[in-house]
Amino acid sequence: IARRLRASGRSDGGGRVLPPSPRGLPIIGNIHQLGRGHHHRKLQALARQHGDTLLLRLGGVPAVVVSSASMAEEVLKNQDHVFCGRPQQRTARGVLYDCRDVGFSPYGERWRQLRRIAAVHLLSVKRVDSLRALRDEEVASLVRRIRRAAGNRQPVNVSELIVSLTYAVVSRSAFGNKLGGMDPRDFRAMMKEVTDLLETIAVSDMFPRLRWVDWATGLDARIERTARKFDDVLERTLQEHERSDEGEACGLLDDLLSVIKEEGGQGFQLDRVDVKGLIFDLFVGGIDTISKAIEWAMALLIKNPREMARVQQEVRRVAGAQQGVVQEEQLGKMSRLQAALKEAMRLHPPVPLLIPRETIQDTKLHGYDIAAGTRVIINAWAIGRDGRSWDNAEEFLPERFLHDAAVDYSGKDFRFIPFSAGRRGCPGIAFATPLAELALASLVYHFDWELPEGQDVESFEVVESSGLSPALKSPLILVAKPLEASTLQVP
Ligand code: HEM
Repeated sequence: IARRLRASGRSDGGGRVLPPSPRGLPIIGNIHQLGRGHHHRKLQALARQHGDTLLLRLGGVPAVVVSSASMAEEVLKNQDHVFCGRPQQRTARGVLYDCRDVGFSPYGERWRQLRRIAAVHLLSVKRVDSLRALRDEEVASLVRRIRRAAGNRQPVNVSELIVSLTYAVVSRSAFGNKLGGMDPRDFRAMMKEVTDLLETIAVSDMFPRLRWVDWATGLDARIERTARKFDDVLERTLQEHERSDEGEACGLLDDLLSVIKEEGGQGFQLDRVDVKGLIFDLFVGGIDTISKAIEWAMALLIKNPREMARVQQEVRRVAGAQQGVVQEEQLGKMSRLQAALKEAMRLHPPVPLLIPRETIQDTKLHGYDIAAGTRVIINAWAIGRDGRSWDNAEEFLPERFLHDAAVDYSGKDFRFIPFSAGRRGCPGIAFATPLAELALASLVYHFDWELPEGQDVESFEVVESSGLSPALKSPLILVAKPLEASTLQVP
């Protein structure tokens, strides 16, 4: 084994065996091999050349890239206790209160307590169930908006409507209807600014000694501006909720405010900054991810009319014509719909490289030495398309999840990890999946869908935008043909 490792990997001169690396350039290392976007594709190509565990040098920072289900299992399960740190990236520190939220917090007792509070007060099944009426209302409003636009057979921007839906559900879940006096459109624009910023890799993340470059390029000023704006709004909203009577409590924020009062005796005092960080995670974690999952699923169904017909038939049969709406408790009987959503997330995980981790101590991975403080990138996108795990891996075949219904979102099967796994795996699954399934089911229940005039299925391209978490390259513009519930053909 040692001979094989020495042949494939490299020694660092100190007797340690390092994973194979593509040849880098002086100073910048492998940065130029990643380019500006589609890192998941470029890392997949590098893994095919150099192996499922490879070492990159991003400026002065070592990064291990993992690209197979078995290596993901090693990192996210067998050695989860070692691979559970988060790199403290410049933009996250700047806008997320020095990483005092759950998602970007370093591993440790504070993170554990915050995560417990998020699990109990924000994201538990009981909590998510209590938001059911809100989801129903917002999905009904989506359907009404499409009906209105479709009245004169005008194309509708489905992508835009889906983002509006997830935004409305997340913000009403968090704040009820009290948003610090801010116009919801301005709030959404501000959130977009924040998420764009979080996708920006600062020069100092790769060259820690070059902090001044972030200042010189204006990044520091941009971070400060955005952080101040966001904090002003959250602070105003917080004060508005604090002034409300208890009887008026109506959102997750009110729940967290009551935790501030209650938890003091249990050794962890939640404060205002923690509450803002938790609310922040709900917005950053919830809006873009759920929207992308619905949008990709819808686009892939349009591209595959036979699959669309099967899903539509199932949804219309299960929901029936009587109620005229899809009900959440019927989703469990819509296995084709659920399979289509999973298949969309296999091909297009909303966070293709998950959120970077960092090793908190020295370890060995597949026989290679990995030092503490190494950044860890898990290519969930490449793992979901790995021909060693999936037949016809590049094709949209929801049926595969019907045959293998045990493969779910929980991260037990490492071939399919859109929500990641392990102690830092996504705690928002129970929040995300009922909304994504209900929205998709309602879109295909109430409407037949066509491409706008001049486009056909062959020329319709399901292509990724650039960026670290790509959406569809062009928004999904479709013509909706409303079906009245009374005329639904229920076979
Ligand atoms: C389709 C929807 C979603 C997808 C695909 C998704 C995916 C992910 C992924 C890949 C991670 C990184 C996990 C890791 O490092 O191992 C993550 C973390 C996280 N997600 Fe989600 N997520 C979704 C929805 C949500 C929602 C709705 C929320 C909150 C309401 C949320 C809150 C979080 C938080 C707080 C973390 C950080 C966990 C930690 O570091 O302990 N996510 N998510």
